[in-house]
Amino acid sequence: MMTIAMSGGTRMRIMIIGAGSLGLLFAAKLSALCEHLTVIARTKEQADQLVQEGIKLGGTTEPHRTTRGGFIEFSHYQEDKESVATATAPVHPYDYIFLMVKQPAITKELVQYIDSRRSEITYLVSFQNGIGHEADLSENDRGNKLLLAVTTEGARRESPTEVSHTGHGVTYIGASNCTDPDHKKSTHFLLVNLLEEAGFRAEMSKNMEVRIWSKLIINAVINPLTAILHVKNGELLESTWTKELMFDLYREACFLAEAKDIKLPDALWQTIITVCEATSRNHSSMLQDIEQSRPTEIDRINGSLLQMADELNLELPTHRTVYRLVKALE
Ligand SMILES: NC(=O)C1=CN([C@@H]2O[C@H](COP(=O)(O)OP(=O)(O)OC[C@H]3O[C@@H](n4cnc5c(N)ncnc54)[C@H](OP(=O)(O)O)[C@@H]3O)[C@@H](O)[C@H]2O)C=CC1
Ligand SMILES: CC(C)(CO)C(=O)C(=O)O
Repeated sequence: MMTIAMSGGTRMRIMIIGAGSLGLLFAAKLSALCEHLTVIARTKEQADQLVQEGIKLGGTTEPHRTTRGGFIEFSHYQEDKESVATATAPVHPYDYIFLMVKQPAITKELVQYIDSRRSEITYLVSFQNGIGHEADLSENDRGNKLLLAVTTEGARRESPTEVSHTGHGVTYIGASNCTDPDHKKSTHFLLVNLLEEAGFRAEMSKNMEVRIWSKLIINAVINPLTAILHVKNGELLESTWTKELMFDLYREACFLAEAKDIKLPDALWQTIITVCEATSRNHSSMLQDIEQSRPTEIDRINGSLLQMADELNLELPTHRTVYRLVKALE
């Protein structure tokens, strides 16, 4: 039987793991609309600061600071194997857990932690760019409760408590496994409504493979070039040299997709240009990582494409070059 993933009335209980760019943006926008919203930062210091100051949201969105119009709680991740092992499922279960950390942060310990915070009604929604993480997350996924989200929103964390909304996009959500019967019955329309009420464009998608591949290619084209050249997304369009590099990356990725029988949308190249325009002031997440000396997601973006190409004995020379350059920068 289909269970409507709601714990009370039309208000939802949501946990956001990761108080970075995307986590703070979604938390700031959802805080007044949820019955309960828990934000998990990596450190106690950041969680304490968020308790004191709330989240300050700026950028292309009407500026505001979170209030307790809804109920927002800040906590932090504890990599304490004992407490994870003994943790009991929350008395008031979460309807959704949004996983908003970078790919390299999805460790075995974090997966265990997530598991200890879920109940049988809780859906895990994974927002990562790239591919590969869904395999780690679905290992413990009892009952097809893993959803994948693909978003073209742009966000940048300015300080532990401040975030800028740097570009409006669309968020597609769909089951990682299309045998999920709930998904077919559109269980998640309330989630989509909630996101829309919060000011995001959101849609359920029955074809996440194409969405994921499309976003993978968008990121494989935009992210390494912005990181290598230290430019904002929009600046890539200002030079024919960068546009040619973008097109080479795009063409090679399409060649691989075709070899794998993935039917990409005809307008994907135009979409890449549109994303650059819509997020023109954005520092891509890979550029932000390089600027802050953090590991990037290159392994799960261009690295994944190269791995698949190797398996098929295909060459993706431009991807190989940008992969090496980003690794060198890391
Ligand atoms: N930013 C953007 O515009 C977009 C991002 N994405 C994707 O969304 C995902 C998140 O990106 P983004 O928000 O930019 O990344 P950020 O690096 O800004 O944020 C990730 C956050 O996760 C935190 N974190 C790491 N490990 C843990 C943990 N164990 N428990 C709790 N929190 C943890 C980090 O903490 P700390 O800072 O303390 O290390 C950081 O605050 C990525 O996969 C990215 O590709 C997709 C579309 C757009
Ligand atoms: C869409 C884009 C390129 C927005 O910056 C992004 O997903 C990212 O930065 O990782």
